[in-house]
Amino acid sequence: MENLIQLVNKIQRACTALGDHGEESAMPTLWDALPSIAVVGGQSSGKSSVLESIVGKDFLPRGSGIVTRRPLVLQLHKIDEGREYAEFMHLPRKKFTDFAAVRQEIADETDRETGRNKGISSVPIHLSIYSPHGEIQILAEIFIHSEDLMKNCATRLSLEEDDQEHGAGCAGLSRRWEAVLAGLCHQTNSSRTPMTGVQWAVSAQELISCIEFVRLTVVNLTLVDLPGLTKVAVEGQPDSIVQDIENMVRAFIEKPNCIILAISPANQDLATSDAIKISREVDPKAEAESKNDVQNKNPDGEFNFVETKLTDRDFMKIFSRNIFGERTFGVLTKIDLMDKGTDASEILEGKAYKLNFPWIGVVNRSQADINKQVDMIAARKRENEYFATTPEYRHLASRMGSVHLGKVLSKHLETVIKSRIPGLQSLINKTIIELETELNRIGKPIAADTGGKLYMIMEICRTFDQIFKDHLDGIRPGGEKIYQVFDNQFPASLKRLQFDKHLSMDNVRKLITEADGYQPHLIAPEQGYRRLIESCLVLVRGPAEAAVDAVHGILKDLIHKSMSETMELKQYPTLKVELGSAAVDSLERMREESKRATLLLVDMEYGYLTVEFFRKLPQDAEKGGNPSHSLFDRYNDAYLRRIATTVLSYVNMVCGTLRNTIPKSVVYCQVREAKRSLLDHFFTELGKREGKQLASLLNEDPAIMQRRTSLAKRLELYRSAQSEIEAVAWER
Ligand SMILES: Nc1nc2c(ncn2[C@@H]2O[C@H](COP(=O)(O)OP(=O)(O)OP(=O)(O)O)[C@@H](O)[C@H]2O)c(=O)[nH]1
Repeated sequence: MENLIQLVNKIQRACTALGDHGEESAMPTLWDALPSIAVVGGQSSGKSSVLESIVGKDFLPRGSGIVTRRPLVLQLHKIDEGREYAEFMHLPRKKFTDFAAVRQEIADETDRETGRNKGISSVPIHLSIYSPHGEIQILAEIFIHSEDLMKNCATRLSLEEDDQEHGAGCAGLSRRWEAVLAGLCHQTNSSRTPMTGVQWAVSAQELISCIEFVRLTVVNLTLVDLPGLTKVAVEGQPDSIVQDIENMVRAFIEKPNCIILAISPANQDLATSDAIKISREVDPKAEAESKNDVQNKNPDGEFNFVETKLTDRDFMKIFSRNIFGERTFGVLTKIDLMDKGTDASEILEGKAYKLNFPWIGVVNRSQADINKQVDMIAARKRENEYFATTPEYRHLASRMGSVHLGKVLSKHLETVIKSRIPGLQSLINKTIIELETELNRIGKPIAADTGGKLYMIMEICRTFDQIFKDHLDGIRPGGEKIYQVFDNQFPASLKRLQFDKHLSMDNVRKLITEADGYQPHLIAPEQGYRRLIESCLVLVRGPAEAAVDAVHGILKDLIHKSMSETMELKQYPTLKVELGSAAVDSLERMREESKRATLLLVDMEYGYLTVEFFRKLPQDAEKGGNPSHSLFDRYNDAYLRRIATTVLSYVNMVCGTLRNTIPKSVVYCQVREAKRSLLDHFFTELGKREGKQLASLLNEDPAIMQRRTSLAKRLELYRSAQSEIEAVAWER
């Protein structure tokens, strides 16, 4: 179990270091899932004193009025070697070995955030105390402070020597104490000769309780000291401060994993205890056996007090009748300051103001003690004596005091942690998956050296290039649009050319006449035919160019698509822009080349005609034509229509060929080339760049860089928590 508590503390510490406190994170945090102990109560009720007693250290600012004005999250950590020191999260790397300086820094840091006018802030101060061999050091102090205790041993021993049973018990305790002492002398190189046997027996009981205390002080709890609840603002404070403090305290203690230490001073009426009232509101349920008493009951049986803010009167009515608090521990301070003739025995015995867990009374150091610098060990001793010797509390002594409080808290913490393990494990597993997914989404970190950077850029480019090819090859959608250009768009635009209209009688006549020049043709209008064919085929240039442009447009779209699908590019906006424009430049070059080649195909068609076609044409004579027609007759409509029909049929034949060859040219010059060498030019340019220029390509958004680092750290924390919790849970 010790392992488990240590583990929880370790994780909490790591959470602190990572700033994983929950408030700003979108994800559920480990911090929220881990138990911590918050100290709540009215102003000057003794919260900080109780916390110091549990911790066994004297380091908190103290005094009258509002002293704690920011939450203090305190984590204790045992280290293997070195000197005891404290560290604040806001001052990393600064080690405080003087605890008076720690106290001063808490006060200063509070002022820094809130100003000196007694304002408050909900921004916590995180303090870690690192303590090597804490047990040994404190044992050494106990050893010195116990001199007078030892002196009483003989007297007390002689009284109890006759008691056989007690004697045996004392002998057992004595052996334990001796073992501890032997270890202590060894560890502290003390020359003191350990006392032996029965000499220690009687004092051992009390010393063992000190050891328990020591043991508790090294149980590394996470403790939160909160500003004291108040009813009125003092001079210089805004009126809202009363509500602000309450809201802040509530935000901490309403978390189901928070164990509440509700501090009430015994020298004030418990009916007005702020601590009990607020704890009651956030932790209304009682343990199973008393739940029925609590649920849906109210003083008059009319409302559900779980959801309603109570008046003081109602609250006390309920409080006096019902037990509450699954996670609230009532602590009564200042018992030593109660008016003469009054005592807290009724409450401490559980007869009045009963809580689910019994009240624990403590006697902390008074202001005068603090001023006199009475140390914690002496204070502890005096507290023990107080309960052991005050007639009203003597019978309760074993259940009172800071040592007992620490013990109860530790035990409760154990139970809470045990019950939380399955929930913790599933939270950790779920968060690991979320973190991994998020990290994958934002991509790898940038390499430090030039080679690494170049490699990284090339890798990203290759990924992009592959995605682009996938689109063309049908692995991803989009490439099929190119075929639609060849199959629909291009043929349709050829059709729209309407050669028949171009070959109207007038136009044919005009072109033939022009081609004949001053000397009309004798047998066949050879030049006229050529002119007519050329005038038709020139029109094909338009659709051919349009096909080239259409495919260019599709390829450009695919580049944009591929860029947005290349996750790695999201990380590097500069690279994305440069890569995109390099790819588009390449496409542009390919378009020019494709246009040249495609138009060449068209031009070649009218540059040299297919002779075969004309040779195969039936001659007029063979067809029964009349070769004796006059020259004038040769320009009549029938003659021209025949020429137009022949030209149309030739042009259609050529268009049929171009319908096949133009797509070949476009694919060859643009699609195939884009697949083959889209980024060749960019790569060549890249090779010439210096380290700085490459780095500028990878100038990642700083917010992403920071997010990756923090996600990676959190992932590391969760992974180590996962394996450690598994190991500890397995041991249970
Ligand atoms: N005699 C005596 N004095 C106590 C006891 N507990 C606390 N005090 C004194 O009461 C004063 C206030 O104690 P703190 O521990 O600072 O109280 P707090 O609730 O933390 O105060 P704020 O943070 O300002 O709300 C100090 O002077 C303590 O010495 C006690 O049990 N007995």
